[in-house]
Amino acid sequence: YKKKEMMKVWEQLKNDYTALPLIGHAYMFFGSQEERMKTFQRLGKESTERGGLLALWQGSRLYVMISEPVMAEYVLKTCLEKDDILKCSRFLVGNGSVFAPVSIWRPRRKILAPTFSPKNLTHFVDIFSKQSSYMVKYLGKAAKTGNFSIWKYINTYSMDSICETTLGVKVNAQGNSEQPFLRAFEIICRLDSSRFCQPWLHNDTVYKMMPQYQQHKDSKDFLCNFIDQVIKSKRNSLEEQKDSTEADQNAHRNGLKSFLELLIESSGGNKGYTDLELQEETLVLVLAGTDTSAVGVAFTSVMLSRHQDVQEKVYEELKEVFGDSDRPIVADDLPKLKYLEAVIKETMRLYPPVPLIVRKVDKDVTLPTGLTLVKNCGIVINIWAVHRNPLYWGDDADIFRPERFIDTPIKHPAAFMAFSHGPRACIGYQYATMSMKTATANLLRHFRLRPAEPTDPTYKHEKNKPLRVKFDVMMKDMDNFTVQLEPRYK
Ligand code: HEM
Repeated sequence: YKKKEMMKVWEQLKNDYTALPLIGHAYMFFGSQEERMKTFQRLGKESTERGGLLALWQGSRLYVMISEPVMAEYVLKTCLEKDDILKCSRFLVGNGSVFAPVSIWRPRRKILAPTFSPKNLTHFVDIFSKQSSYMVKYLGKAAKTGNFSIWKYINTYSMDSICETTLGVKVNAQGNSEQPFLRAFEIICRLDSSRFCQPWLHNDTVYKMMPQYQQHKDSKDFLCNFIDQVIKSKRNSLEEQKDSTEADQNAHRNGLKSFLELLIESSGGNKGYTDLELQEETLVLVLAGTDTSAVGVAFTSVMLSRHQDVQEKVYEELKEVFGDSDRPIVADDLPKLKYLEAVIKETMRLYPPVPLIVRKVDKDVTLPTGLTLVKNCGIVINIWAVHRNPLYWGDDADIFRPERFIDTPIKHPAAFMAFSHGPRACIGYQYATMSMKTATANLLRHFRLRPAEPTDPTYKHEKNKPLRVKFDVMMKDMDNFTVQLEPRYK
């Protein structure tokens, strides 16, 4: 890296934090997951106070943290390369879109984009609806039992929906917590999350010498073999159906196609993606889509349990759309649930499932402020801080108020960026919104969420008290999304 050039940037942004020899400021991120998140929150706030930029050294590389939407938008449109710090994730997903270098990502994004068409997504709502009704059934057992963590129920709903829409396979994670696909996925998420936060494990050669490597490899092999078998069987059945007309096929399956089938088609059929490319792309969807959406619904549940008035307003909206009927949710219902959507957005504003985005400057870039970030600088977009920037969200930026998404136009298109911004933003944002709305609507039609009873008798409930959160690649609740449930008798 051109340290001399980076030093010039540092001179313009420098702060009082001591940079240690060799590691720079990396020591600030040591410690527990909760401490790490607190550090990101504190630095984000400081960056906002300094006009939106803060610089820190990680070894010999300079990272610039951004918490201001105008600059964040500019950077997310011009710097598309993912940072080297994320390279270790390629160990699992190879060249799958999410972490791939730009030269590989660009053509893959073109192939992936049409699979997320409104028509395809509309078909998926039936799957979200059915899977969330299983979630409601399993949650029935937790109702009236006092404090419990809602995470497992929501996360397995999310996994079942993602697997069915991506691979066309019912893994039934909700019915079986020992389901091998779920277990392998959980092991990988846990190991990757701890690897990500320990820079000395980023090097593949070093990681391969560590005891946890074998467990990671076994789980990765399991997931890849599972997906590989699904791909092979899908290719065979497509071959068998070759002679039937498209109309026949659509009539048989009601037009529903999994992402896997759609990717085979959009990449050019038999002459398109190889099995490895299909495996990488579908694995990316499972990884990028499961925990993110689950965290979104789980934080929404906790916020609704604390804000009974907001929950009642959502319930009123649900009654307007569904009346007293128990009918399944269909795609046409979702656009009518506007207040629910505002609640989910407001939750993700305060508790974005992905609190940070990391990119790399691949050629010198001059920010709207006139500051030039030189090639090889790292960039951290602090979504947490962007979402709480008072210049864009007002003095009540830290307060949960869903109405702000209804009664006031957003001040800048990148002021809300839970799904990122620019050409490399989340391709699954509409999918995620539909899935989260369906799951939350189904949950609230059947249950009233109540806040968890404090285990410490001296603790006082305050609805606006910030939740304790941790950085676990995604942001999660320290109390594991604990709530209480009461059935809503009709
Ligand atoms: C609440 C749910 C979700 C959140 C908060 C979320 C957030 C994000 C963010 C912040 C990024 C961009 C990172 C960057 O700019 O560097 C991203 C990328 C991505 N997301 Fe999501 N996501 C969610 C759900 C989903 C779902 C359900 C899917 C798929 C079904 C998905 C698929 C992807 C993919 C493929 C990318 C990579 C895009 C690219 O590099 O072209 N996401 N997501």
